[in-house]
Amino acid sequence: MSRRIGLLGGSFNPAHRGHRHLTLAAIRALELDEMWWLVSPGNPLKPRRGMAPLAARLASARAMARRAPIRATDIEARLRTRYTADTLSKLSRRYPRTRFVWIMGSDNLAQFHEWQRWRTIARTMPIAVVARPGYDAPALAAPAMGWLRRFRRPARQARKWTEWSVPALVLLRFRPDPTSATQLRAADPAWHVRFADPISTVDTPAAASAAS
Ligand SMILES: Nc1ncnc2c1ncn2[C@@H]1O[C@H](COP(=O)(O)OP(=O)(O)OP(=O)(O)O)[C@@H](O)[C@H]1O
Ligand SMILES: O=C(O)c1ccc[n+]([C@@H]2O[C@H](COP(=O)([O-])O)[C@@H](O)[C@H]2O)c1
Repeated sequence: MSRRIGLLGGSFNPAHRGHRHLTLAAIRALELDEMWWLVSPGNPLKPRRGMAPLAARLASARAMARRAPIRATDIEARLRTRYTADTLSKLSRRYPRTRFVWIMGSDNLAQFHEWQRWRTIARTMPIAVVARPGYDAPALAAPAMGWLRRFRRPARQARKWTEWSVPALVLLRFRPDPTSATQLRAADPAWHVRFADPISTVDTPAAASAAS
């Protein structure tokens, strides 16, 4: 049987318990084998200023993912992709026997029409949007919903996502978690210093050989 993997792309600047909560709930609702956290080399729509180094963000994601079926990875840096459409196309080709579903919070749905080739993303794999406090109304009114709405599937059928033809969109609502990385950075702007050891945090082959 094919593996069922959820993909949660993010800046993880830093990773927080909101990511973990939504992931564990989505794993249950979508009957996933695993969730992969794609720690972005740099969100094309976010300024570089204030973005901690990838190694620190990846290390924070690995720490937050501990003892859960979550794989935090810098695969986008290794694939040399930054736009989600490119990442999903490369992953689908690299893992032809794996079924993927793209996961994002409702704040991202509100901006989705600004993403490069966003309709292509929706044609590549099903999309599950997780409700996020404060963003649900803007997300439902999002420009991308004008097109995506017709492909909406009921949440009670979420576990059947591998049977859906794409595009397919499901809106999931779990126990709301108001945690955000913005709020955590405001409380602790130097958070990344705790994750600054490059030997223990980066495990790309190049970094591993440089460290040995
Ligand atoms: N509390 C949450 N509830 C639902 N979805 C969330 C939550 N926190 C993050 N997400 C989703 O997880 C993914 C990665 O989020 P990201 O790493 O940007 O964290 P963030 O808290 O949104 O960061 P920032 O405040 O810096 O924008 C996005 O799809 C985002 O919508
Ligand atoms: O491909 C795009 O044009 C695009 C534009 C904005 C965001 N994304 C992706 O959206 C995911 C969530 O990003 P973020 O910064 O909100 O955590 C992450 O995987 C980004 O690479 C992708």
